[in-house]
Amino acid sequence: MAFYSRVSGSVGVITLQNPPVNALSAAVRQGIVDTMHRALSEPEVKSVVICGQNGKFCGGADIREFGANMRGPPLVPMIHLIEAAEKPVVAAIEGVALGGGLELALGCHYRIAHSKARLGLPEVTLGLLPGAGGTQRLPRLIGVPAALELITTGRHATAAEALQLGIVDEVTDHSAVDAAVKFAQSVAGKSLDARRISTYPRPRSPDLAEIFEKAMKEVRRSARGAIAPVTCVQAVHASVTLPYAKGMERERELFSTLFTSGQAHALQYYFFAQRAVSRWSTPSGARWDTSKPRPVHKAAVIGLGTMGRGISVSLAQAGLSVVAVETQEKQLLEAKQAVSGMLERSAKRRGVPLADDKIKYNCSVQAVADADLVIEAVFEDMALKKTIFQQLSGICKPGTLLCTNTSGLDIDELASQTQSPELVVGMHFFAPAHVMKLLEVVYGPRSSPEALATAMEMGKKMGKVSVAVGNCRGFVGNRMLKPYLEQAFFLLEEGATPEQVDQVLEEFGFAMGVFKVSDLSGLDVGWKVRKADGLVVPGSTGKSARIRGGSRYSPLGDLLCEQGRFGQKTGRGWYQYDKPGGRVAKPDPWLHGFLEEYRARHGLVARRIDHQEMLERCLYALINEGFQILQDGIAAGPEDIDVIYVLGYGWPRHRGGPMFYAGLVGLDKVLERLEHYHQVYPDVLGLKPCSLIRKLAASSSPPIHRWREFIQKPRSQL
Ligand SMILES: CCCCCCCC/C=C\C=C\CC(=O)SCCNC(=O)CCNC(=O)[C@H](O)C(C)(C)COP(=O)(O)OP(=O)(O)OC[C@H]1O[C@@H](n2cnc3c(N)ncnc32)[C@H](O)[C@@H]1OP(=O)(O)O
Repeated sequence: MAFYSRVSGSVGVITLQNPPVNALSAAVRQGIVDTMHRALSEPEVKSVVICGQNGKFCGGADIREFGANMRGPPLVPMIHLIEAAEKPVVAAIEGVALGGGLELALGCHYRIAHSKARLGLPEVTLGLLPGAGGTQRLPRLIGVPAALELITTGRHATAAEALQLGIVDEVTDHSAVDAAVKFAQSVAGKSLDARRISTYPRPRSPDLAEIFEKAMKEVRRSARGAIAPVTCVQAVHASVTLPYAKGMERERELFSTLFTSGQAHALQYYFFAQRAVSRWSTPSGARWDTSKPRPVHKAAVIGLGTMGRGISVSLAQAGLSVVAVETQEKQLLEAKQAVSGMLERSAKRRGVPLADDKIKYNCSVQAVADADLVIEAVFEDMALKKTIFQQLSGICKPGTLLCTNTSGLDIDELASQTQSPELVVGMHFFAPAHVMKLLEVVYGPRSSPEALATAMEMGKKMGKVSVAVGNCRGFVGNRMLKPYLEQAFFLLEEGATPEQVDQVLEEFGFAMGVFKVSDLSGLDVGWKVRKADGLVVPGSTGKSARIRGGSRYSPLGDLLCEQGRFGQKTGRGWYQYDKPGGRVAKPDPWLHGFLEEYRARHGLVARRIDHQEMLERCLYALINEGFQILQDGIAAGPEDIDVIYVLGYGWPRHRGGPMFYAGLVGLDKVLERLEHYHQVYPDVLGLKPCSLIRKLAASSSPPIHRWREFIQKPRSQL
């Protein structure tokens, strides 16, 4: 709703009330219309201020209403009512003015912002465009290039930038509402002719055609198949080619197309999923709202390789004192230099103070004795990690949380090395750890709810999106990667090239295809794990070379590693690079010859594999594992898996995540294709549909928010 009051006798103040962000729900829109009419009809009122309750102007349209039948007064006529008013209307922007919230402010005659406010049109991130005049008013106000940039990226501008761009008229360090009331009094009775943005002339400039061409090229390049950024450019284009009213018609037409699109549904689902994962729960009933995190002031990192360095940077930037340990003096010095550089670059980029003095470097593990939380980040070697956990258990003060950055080893095995297994959890960061937003927080069967809550809270402090997952090989992300990678290898065996598979995945929207990613992260990483698991059998021939544990196995990755082809770092992998460390992947004729020779050796006849088969086999195998993970209780819900895949594995956000995508394709269709492929490849376990997808498909494929009802409560984990 909206609350009306009169201040200083002559200023009508309309306060939006819809916690937590004063989104423009039907009741709020109705409230604005009613109170505007009241303010306009009261003769004593000479000017009007619109503000939001609790220091937040408005977070935009109420996204939760998008799925339902839209009721209440529409936004566009509501904003026109404000703009057409004969009394000056001033927006007092505190906190945020986003989306429909900024469009409402653009309909006001003046805008005063608090210095800490953020303004933007983030609709593109929800698969939409600013549909309440934003694409027509903003370019008229600040010009096409700046409007295009804000609208196509959806980024939030600071109040200072908004002032510089001309979006707001004044910025204050004090109460924006008080400043707006004062301002409203000062402009009462003045002509509003020059203040209605919709009456401004169309933006003109000789280089407009070039600007639009460049913008379109750029969004097509970076959108990875998302349609909203492209449509945003088209809508802004209407502001320069059409008069305002016609431009509004075009905006509405384009908005309607996006509004009903699968991409908009996916992005809006993802918006809520990313927030939902903080409300974690475990199969044994531990929950976010009943588990209290411990205070952490001092943290320690053990092992200063690539991951340890990134983790140290993240902790220091979160304001913690950090002890960074590397036992070899030379490596410690190298790490110190590298971390200082990372902190400096990051401080410059983010405009925050340098956090270099937060980190103390040490060669001895004893230095972590008084830390509240220790993160072990050494090589992925169980024996080494076990030794470290034994040491830590003896060194650390009672109550210290012991965390491991393992990407898939057994948390419980590590916990069993300590005197307090309840204090052991996994904190699986993604490289580069100071940049990537995702953190998998892994609870073992003995981790306490308090330990889990503390690690989740730490992730939040570091600016990460933390997702709580259960303990199993590979946790959620890497466990699902296995059947996906496996299919990619099998496709090569059957006739595809790495370029063809990657192209299909990149056209789907992945930032990089599976083979390019593999070259980037290093083929030796998986090789080491497979060797430790006893899967690598050098020199094996005949049928047994491609079978492990009764299931189909491809030794292709092992064979490349045996040739010293570890990917980018060695200049050769699934692709070739200019030099070791090179970044530009080029098809490698050697690899093609190697594949031909491999197929001939194993009696495999290459066939032409179409795009659909490549995509379905890779994605559906991954999705099937996702359902198995839900069934096993390793992830609490599909949202957890989707957030992990979007933030950690380059899954295109506009496709919602693998589980959402499965729902969009249709669970019966995914099931039917899995059954088909499993019939063709009965020796591939990853293609055997798991019972949860069968159950859901048999229950008329309920919507994703109801899937949890179909998951049987697995054994207790905490
Ligand atoms: C064919 C049909 C034609 C119909 C014509 C209609 C014409 C429509 C015209 C215009 C349409 C305009 C579109 C929009 O305005 S879309 C909304 C644009 N706004 C946003 O994208 C802002 C989204 N919110 C945020 O970025 C953040 O929440 C922020 C406001 C910055 C606050 O951040 P923070 O303090 O970190 O808090 P949270 O993000 O955790 O949010 C707190 C809870 O509030 C919920 N929330 C936030 N924004 C909205 C919203 N706009 N609508 C509904 N709910 C919102 C959020 O989900 C959190 O709740 P929960 O944890 O339960 O999920």
